[in-house]
Amino acid sequence: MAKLTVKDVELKGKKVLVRVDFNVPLKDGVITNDNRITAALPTINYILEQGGRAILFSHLGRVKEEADKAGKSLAPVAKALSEKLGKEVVFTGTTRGAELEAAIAALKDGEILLVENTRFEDIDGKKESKNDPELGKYWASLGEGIFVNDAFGTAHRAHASNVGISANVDKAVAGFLLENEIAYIQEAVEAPERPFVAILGGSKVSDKIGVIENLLSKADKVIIGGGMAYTFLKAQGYEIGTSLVEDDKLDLAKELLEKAAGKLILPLDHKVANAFAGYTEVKETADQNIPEGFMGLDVASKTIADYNTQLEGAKTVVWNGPVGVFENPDFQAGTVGLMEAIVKQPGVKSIIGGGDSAAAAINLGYADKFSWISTGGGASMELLEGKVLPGLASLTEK
Ligand SMILES: Nc1ncnc2c1ncn2[C@@H]1O[C@H](COP(=O)(O)OP(=O)(O)O)[C@@H](O)[C@H]1O
Ligand SMILES: O=C(OP(=O)(O)O)[C@H](O)COP(=O)(O)O
Repeated sequence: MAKLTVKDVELKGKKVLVRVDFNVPLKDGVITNDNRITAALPTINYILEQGGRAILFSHLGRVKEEADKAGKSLAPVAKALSEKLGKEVVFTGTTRGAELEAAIAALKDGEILLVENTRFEDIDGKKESKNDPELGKYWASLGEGIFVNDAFGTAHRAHASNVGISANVDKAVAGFLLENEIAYIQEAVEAPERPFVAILGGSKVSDKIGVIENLLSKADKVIIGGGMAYTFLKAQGYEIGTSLVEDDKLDLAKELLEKAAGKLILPLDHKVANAFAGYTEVKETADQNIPEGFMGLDVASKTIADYNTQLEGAKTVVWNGPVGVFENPDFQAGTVGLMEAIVKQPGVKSIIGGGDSAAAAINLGYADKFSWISTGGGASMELLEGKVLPGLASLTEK
């Protein structure tokens, strides 16, 4: 890569600022998949072995108001990281101020500190997510001119904790994870072996619906599943009950369906329930329609059979976003069926990315069956679209 990497800078005795993506899935305060922590270890260990004093930044979830902070502290992540590293991870539970600054000043060579969830700064004016200049400058001032960005999963964002810090240091360099992810995914999608199938599911509908237009021009087929599917089905006139939907994206969905000329593949049936949690009835639908009072939480048997047909002979597959609420065993058959349909294709290059998608692949026993499990979902998709990732663009040229 044409950017400086962590190998290009002198770290010994320096306070080194590091952006990682520790946006891990949590259930009742327990980390349900620690892939994003494990994936950052090579860079962290390298910095510590070189005698650097590592100051780590990460976001966790989305925080708009005070109440959203509940359950989004990085405290459990600090504990998990400490266990993996076999050393103390200093954690003050703050994103700025005297206590944090004193803890940083007390760090010795080879020691590590984790700053609290960077998005706690979003409560008062979205300072992190809008890349407030004061915040990037302040966080940069906590170090000594070196910033290591290893947060591939967040590289499609231009936030204070990546782009903002980069703008205020002497050298902003790539960590090993960022470097490896970009190299692998770029190589796979630059001139992909065909048929090339892109798959988009998950629940970040308004966030990710925009990538579909470019995916249609790159891939031979685009499979839409999970929470992403119902906006398209509603746009086609199907009944979607109480399923996840973005009504203000219906026109865009219609436009995309017209442009797609049959390349967009939607579910043929659904597994539905009468509530997201605490449901009393679960059933499969006979077709695309969802009965009143029910929500689609997975795809069902006709769709899974269709996935096997659609993927036959595929040579490159890039997938972000589970096609059902895989965290609940009642709604994981679609995601498992899709994984099976992909990995059985002879010679297929298969990439699955995203915090939850990677968790699905690993937790459901497919870790060794994909060619590449990426820590980034939106980031992988934007790379595939051919977009410049701000987190990468803001690093120092070699
Ligand atoms: N039909 C659905 N309705 C609601 N949520 C869904 C549905 N299908 C999948 N999901 C949810 O989408 C989430 C993952 O979405 P997203 O964050 O976009 O993926 P990733 O983290 O892999 O990028 C999962 O928590 C999953 O439960
Ligand atoms: O989980 C993430 O993205 P992903 O779900 O697309 O993989 C990243 O941590 C970015 O999080 P964001 O989409 O809240 O900015």
